[in-house]
Amino acid sequence: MSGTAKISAAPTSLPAGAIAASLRNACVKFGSFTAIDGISIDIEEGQFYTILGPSGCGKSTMLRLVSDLIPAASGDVTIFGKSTEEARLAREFAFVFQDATLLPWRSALKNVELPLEIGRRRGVPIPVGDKTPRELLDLVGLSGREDALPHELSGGMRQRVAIARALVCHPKLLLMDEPFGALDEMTRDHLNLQLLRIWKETGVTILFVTHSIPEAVFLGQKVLMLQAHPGRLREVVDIDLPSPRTIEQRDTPEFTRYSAYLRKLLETC
Ligand SMILES: Nc1ncnc2c1ncn2[C@@H]1O[C@H](COP(=O)(O)OP(=O)(O)OP(=O)(O)O)[C@@H](O)[C@H]1O
Repeated sequence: MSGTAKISAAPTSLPAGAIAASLRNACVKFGSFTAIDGISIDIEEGQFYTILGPSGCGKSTMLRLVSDLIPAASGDVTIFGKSTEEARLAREFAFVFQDATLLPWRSALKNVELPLEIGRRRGVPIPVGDKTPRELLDLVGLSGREDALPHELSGGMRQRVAIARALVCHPKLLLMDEPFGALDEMTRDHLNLQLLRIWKETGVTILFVTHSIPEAVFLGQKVLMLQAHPGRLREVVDIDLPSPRTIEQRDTPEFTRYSAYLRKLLETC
């Protein structure tokens, strides 16, 4: 498990176009404070990455950098070979936050349709995909609840609407910042399984921030461990567990070994 670090690894053996996001010595500063200090990594297309690290190490900042919400002070970030701004305008990626941020007066379906409406109003071309908003609600297990208002849905259901909304413009990269952090354990387990199914069905690349080591191991093909003060990429840990993942796998010795390894690593970050 150790020695799998791929920090700054050049994608020599990967076919062209197989890199979803590339960070090259990326730094983020807030005034004189350095939040991220020289992160270099290639995010491979179609993979599920989870991001772990101590509080304040820059996990959210990294996602905000990739999603063009904040600029790099130095270094380079590209998404599918485009600048983050070009990728945002081309709707190459979508963001899911810890809070579902649904419009309370719009039904589940109308919330999912919102990015399409905004795009149409602004004359922005929407990437064409094979799933309609209704089919996306079905994909996240909410068919029959299209007309429900957000307050009529549970927290987990609201997050599923947010995921469907994020997928409506058919992004190739999904950025998720602790999307299930506020949910109870059972709901989180259920949504973890659903998210893995959605990931497989859509082929979307996922970057997923979590505080939970079991969640990071369960979801991730690779875990990015960040360290704090300043925020740096400490190690990339490949998670080589059988697919499809099942809740029962959490009781296996391999799963426990990965969790223990990450816990030890986290203690030194
Ligand atoms: N807008 C901002 N202005 C100033 N400092 C900021 C800003 N946003 C983040 N920071 C600082 O940057 C550092 C990284 O913050 P970030 O939110 O990325 O950490 P995190 O790893 O996601 O934390 P947590 O696990 O607690 O959510 C922190 O020290 C934080 O205080």
